[in-house]
Amino acid sequence: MSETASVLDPRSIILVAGVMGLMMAFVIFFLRRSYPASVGGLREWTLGPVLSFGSTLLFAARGFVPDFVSIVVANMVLFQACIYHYVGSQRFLGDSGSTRQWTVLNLLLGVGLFWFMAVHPNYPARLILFTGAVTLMFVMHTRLYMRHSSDDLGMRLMTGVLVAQAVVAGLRGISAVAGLAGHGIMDNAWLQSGYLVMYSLTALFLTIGAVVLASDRMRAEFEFMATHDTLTGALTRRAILNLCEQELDRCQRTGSDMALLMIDIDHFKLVNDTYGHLVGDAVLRLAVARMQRVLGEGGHLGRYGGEEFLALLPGSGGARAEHTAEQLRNALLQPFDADTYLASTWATSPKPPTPPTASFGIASHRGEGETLDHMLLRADTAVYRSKALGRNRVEHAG
Ligand SMILES: Nc1nc2c(ncn2[C@@H]2O[C@H](COP(=O)(O)OP(=O)(O)OP(=O)(O)O)[C@@H](O)[C@H]2O)c(=O)[nH]1
Repeated sequence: MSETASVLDPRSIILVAGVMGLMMAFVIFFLRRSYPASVGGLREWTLGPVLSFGSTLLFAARGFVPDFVSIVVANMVLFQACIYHYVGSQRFLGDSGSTRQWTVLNLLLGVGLFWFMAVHPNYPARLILFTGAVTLMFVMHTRLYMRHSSDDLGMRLMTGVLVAQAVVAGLRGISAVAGLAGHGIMDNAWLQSGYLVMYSLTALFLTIGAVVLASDRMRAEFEFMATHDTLTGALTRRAILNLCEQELDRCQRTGSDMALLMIDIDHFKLVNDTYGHLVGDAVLRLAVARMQRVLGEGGHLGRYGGEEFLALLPGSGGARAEHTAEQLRNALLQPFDADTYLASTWATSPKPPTPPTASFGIASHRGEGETLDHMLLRADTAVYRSKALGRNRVEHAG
C-alpha cells in the first residue's frame, strides 16, 4: 500500500505533468517561429502548458508559500492554462476566440476559492467550484472539436483527450459532492491520484495533439501551395496535367469517357492595357471563381498559361463536354455583382464595363492509344478555330 502511495504521490505526478507540458510548449514555441501567421492559435497553445507548469510549481509549493498562493492562485493559473488551450483551439480552427470573458469567470472563480479557503474554509466546496469550471471548459472545448470534426489523427486525439478529461473532471466534482473528496489536494485517496494521473496525461496529450494538428495544417498548406495557382486558386499547370494523365490512364484501362476543355480569355491584353494589370488580375480571379462554380465536383480547372485555362471533365463524352463548355461560357458573360472591386472600378471608368468572354476548344477522348499531348494539341487547335471564328464560342477538335 505504501509502495502504491509513493508511486502515485500527487506532488510528483503534478510536477512530472508540468515538466512534460513545459517541454511540449518549447516544441510549439519553435513551430510558431517557423509557421506562417495563417496557422492560428500557436501563441495560446504555447502559453497554456507554460501556465500549467506555473500552476504545478505553485501546487507543489504547498506549505512553503501562503495558502492563498498555493490554493487560490494555483487553481486560477491552472484554469487560465485551460482557457489558453481552448482559445488556441478556437483560433486554430478559425473561430474568433477571446480569453477575456473566460478570464472574468476565472476571477470570479478566484473569489469563490478565496471565500472557501479564508472565510468559510471548505475543501469540498472549493473542489466543486473548480471542477465545475474546468468541466464546463472541457465540455466547451470538446464541442468545438466535434463541430469541426474530421478524420485527422490530431483532431481525433484532441477530441478523445478532451472527452476523457471532461468525464474525469465531472466525476471528480461528483465525488466531492458525494463527500469522497478527502480533506486536501495532497490527500492520497485513489480518486485523487486517478485524477492527477489523468491530468498529467491530458496536459501532455493536449499539447501533443496541438503539435500534430499544427504540423498537419502546415503539410496541407504546403500541398495546397504546390498544387494551386496563387492568383486564381485554380490548379497549377503541373497539377492539372498530373490529374489529366491519371484520368487518361483510367480511361484506357476501363474504357470510360473523358474530355478536355481548353479555355482562353478573349482580348485579355486589351483589358490590361485599358484598365491596368490589377483589374486584369481581378478578371482572372472572377473568371476562375465562376468556372469553378459551374464545374463543382464534376470537373477540375487548372491554369494552363497566363489567361489560358484547362478543364478536365472525367466521365464526359463530347456532347456532355459541349454542354459544360456552354455553361462555362454563359457563366463568364454574367454581369458583375454590384459590390465587387471590378464593378466599382469599371463603373467609374470612361469605358462601359463588360464581363470577360472566352473561347473554348473541346477534345474528347478517342480511345486506346491516344496520348495526353495529342489531346492537348487537339484542344488547342479547336481554341484557335474558335478565336478565328469570332471568339466567345465553343469548338470541337476534329
Ligand atoms: N493581369 C494579368 N495579365 C496577364 C497575366 N498573365 C498573362 N497576362 C496577360 O494576358 C495577355 C494575353 O494576351 P494575348 O496572348 O495577346 O491574348 P489576348 O489579348 O487575350 O487576345 P486573344 O487571345 O487573341 O483573344 C498579355 O497581355 C499578358 O500580359 C496575369 O497573371 N495577370
